[in-house]
Amino acid sequence: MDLSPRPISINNSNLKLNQDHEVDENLTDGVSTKVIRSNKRAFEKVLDESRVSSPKKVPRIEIDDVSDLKKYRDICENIKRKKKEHQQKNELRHATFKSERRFQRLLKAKEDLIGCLEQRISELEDGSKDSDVSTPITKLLETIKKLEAENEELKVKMIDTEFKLKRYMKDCERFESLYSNRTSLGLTVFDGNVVPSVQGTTTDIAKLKSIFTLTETKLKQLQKEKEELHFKVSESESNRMIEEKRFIEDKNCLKNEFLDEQIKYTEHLAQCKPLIVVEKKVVSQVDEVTVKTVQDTLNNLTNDYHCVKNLITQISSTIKTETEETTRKIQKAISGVDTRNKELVHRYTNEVQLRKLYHNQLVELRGNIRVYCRVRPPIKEDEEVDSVVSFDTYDDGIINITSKSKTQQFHFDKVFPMDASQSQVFDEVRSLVRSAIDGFHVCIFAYGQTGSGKTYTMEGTVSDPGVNQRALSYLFEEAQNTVWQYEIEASMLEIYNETIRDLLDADCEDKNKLEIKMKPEGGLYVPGLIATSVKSLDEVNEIFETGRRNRATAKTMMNERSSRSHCLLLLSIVGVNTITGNKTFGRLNLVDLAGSERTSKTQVEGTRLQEAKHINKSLSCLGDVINALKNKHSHVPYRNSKLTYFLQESLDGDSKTLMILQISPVEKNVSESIFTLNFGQRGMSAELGAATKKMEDGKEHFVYESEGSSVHGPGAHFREGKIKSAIRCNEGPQVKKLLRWEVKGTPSSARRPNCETPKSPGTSLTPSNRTPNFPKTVSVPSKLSVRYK
Ligand SMILES: Nc1ncnc2c1ncn2[C@@H]1O[C@H](COP(=O)(O)OP(=O)(O)OP(=O)(O)O)[C@@H](O)[C@H]1O
Repeated sequence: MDLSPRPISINNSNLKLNQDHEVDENLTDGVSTKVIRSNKRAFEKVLDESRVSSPKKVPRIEIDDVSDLKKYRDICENIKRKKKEHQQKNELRHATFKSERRFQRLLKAKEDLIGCLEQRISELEDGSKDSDVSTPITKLLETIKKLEAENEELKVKMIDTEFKLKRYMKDCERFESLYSNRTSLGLTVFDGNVVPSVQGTTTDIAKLKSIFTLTETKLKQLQKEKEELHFKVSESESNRMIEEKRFIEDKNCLKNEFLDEQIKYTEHLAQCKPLIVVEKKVVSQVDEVTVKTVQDTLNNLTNDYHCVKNLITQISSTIKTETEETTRKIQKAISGVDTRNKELVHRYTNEVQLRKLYHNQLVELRGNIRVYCRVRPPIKEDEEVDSVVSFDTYDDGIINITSKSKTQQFHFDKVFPMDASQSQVFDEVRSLVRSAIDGFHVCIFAYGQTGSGKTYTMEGTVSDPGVNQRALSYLFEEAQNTVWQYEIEASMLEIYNETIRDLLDADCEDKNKLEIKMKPEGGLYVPGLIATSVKSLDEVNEIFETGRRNRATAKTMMNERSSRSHCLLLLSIVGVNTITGNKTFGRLNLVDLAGSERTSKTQVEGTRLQEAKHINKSLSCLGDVINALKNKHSHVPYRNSKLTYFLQESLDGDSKTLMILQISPVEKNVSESIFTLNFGQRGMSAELGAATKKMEDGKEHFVYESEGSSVHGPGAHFREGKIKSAIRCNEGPQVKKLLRWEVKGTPSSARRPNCETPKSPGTSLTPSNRTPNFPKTVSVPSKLSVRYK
């Protein structure tokens, strides 16, 4: 059984080493008592175990505190040292042995070499003494010398080694004796300390050694880092020193420069000072003079300023007075001119009115066609807004139209500017409607280019009706008269592509069968045309609605809803005087002609082109009729178209005829507008003869010629059978109205030699003139209507 104590484990973490890789004694105080106690316990356990096996050999060792541990550690150190020394002794022994062997080898080599040399020398001495061999011999001798020197060195070394060897041998012997003592006890007492056996401590030593090695390595690293840091610190320190040195140098340099500059400045100042004193003196002297001069100038200027200011005040007051005076004079002059102007305008207006009255009288006497002109405002189809027409401020019968920088002036009975309202237009038409009530034949037709506003003027819109509806409203208003009772019948037809269509007839198939016929006793009529008796405005509106629905219209380039036919609203007004029994037979024909159009401009084709051709042809026939009337031709070509044939009665002199010219205000339609205006101008100069009033009293048949529509009134302007002539004054002393009468039965048309028909006496399409074979009224199921048969 092995009685040697077992190794004692010591917690490595509690062992502290100083920089010299030795156990720091001071630090052992840091070892915890717990570790000491555990170490002690382990040590005691080993000793107890040894005692159990051989109780007499094992001495008792007490480790009670840190000092015991220190002792133990010292013992370990000693053992470690001795072991190292033992190892060194062995190494030395080994090295000595190796040196000895080498020495032996060298000795042998030397002896061999010497033998070889001696052999060679003898050979040389025996053989030829050739000079060639002297060099190798010399070399050999040198080598020998070297070898001898080496030999000497080796001898010295050998002696040294032998000496060392002897010393080591002695040490070895001593160690061996010590070692043998230790092994016999199981512990070694070394230098008075008890040391556990070498075998037990070897492991500890190895561990300690590895710790030392690690620590050493770490320390080396730390040392290295420290050195590096030292180096860096020293480097930066040296840099800093260099910089500081440089800075101090710069600072000194600048300081020197500054001092130099200061010296220079002081010197310069010293030089300038007397000069400045002199300058100051001069300036103070000059200043005094200048200030005085400036002061004087300023005073002068102030005086001048005051003078000028006074002058200006005087001048401005003078100017003000003068201006006031002049303004007063100008105002006086202007007011004088204004008064004169007003007077002139007044006179001129009176003259214009007078001229108009005379013109009206003349128109009445001559039976001229009255011509109004209305300019519609620009519409979206015009694609432009600039107007080429202008008006006269004081004369409402003048219109100017400019084409290609040339302005033409036209005179008409009345010109309506673009902003004229429907009611303003009707105000000028009212007198003619009145004439129709009084028993005259009246025809109003609108003429003009397509899209120029004919339908707008005649029909108008629902919210703003035109001449047609306003005329009928007016008729109904007048029909309220207590003395006269009126019966009104209405027919509506259109001339479409030279065919007559009844617009009040719902049966479309019959439309083409209508024809204009001449009565044997004279006068025209349309057999089969529905005549509806109207008693209220609602019935009239119904008629208009039916007519509008049945009328042919279409969209063209010029008009969103272009009339493709001539539309005629025929009204017969029979008035009966409830006191005298006298009867009047008036007629009112309201015609909305289709518009003339340039097919190249409207770009119509197919049906629209056919319509346009018929429209243009019939309008051209109307132009021919107007020309013939104007030029008093013996033949007037009424029968060339249905339109002129139908309008014959209105144009042959027994009617009051009003032509409303419609024009567009824009440049692109200027040629058509001028054409329309020229047409109207020709129409104005056509003399038709005075219109006659159609009335009967049962005994005598009087026909009166009107003297200006404005003076009409029921029963106010005829004297039954007795009046030959009379002059009445109306609208001022200058205006004298002429009354004329004709004997019973004298046909108005008989006065006109240039009429185509009628040949026999009689009047036109009026109920009063109906002969026994003339159509009678028949009841129409839906309405109170008549159909001429
Ligand atoms: N005085 C006016 N004020 C406002 N709009 C107007 C006036 N006159 C005409 N117009 C407008 O101009 C357009 C063309 O007018 P309208 O249909 O009456 O022309 P027209 O001469 O009857 O044309 P067409 O011969 O092709 O039937 C319509 O849209 C109508 O409302």
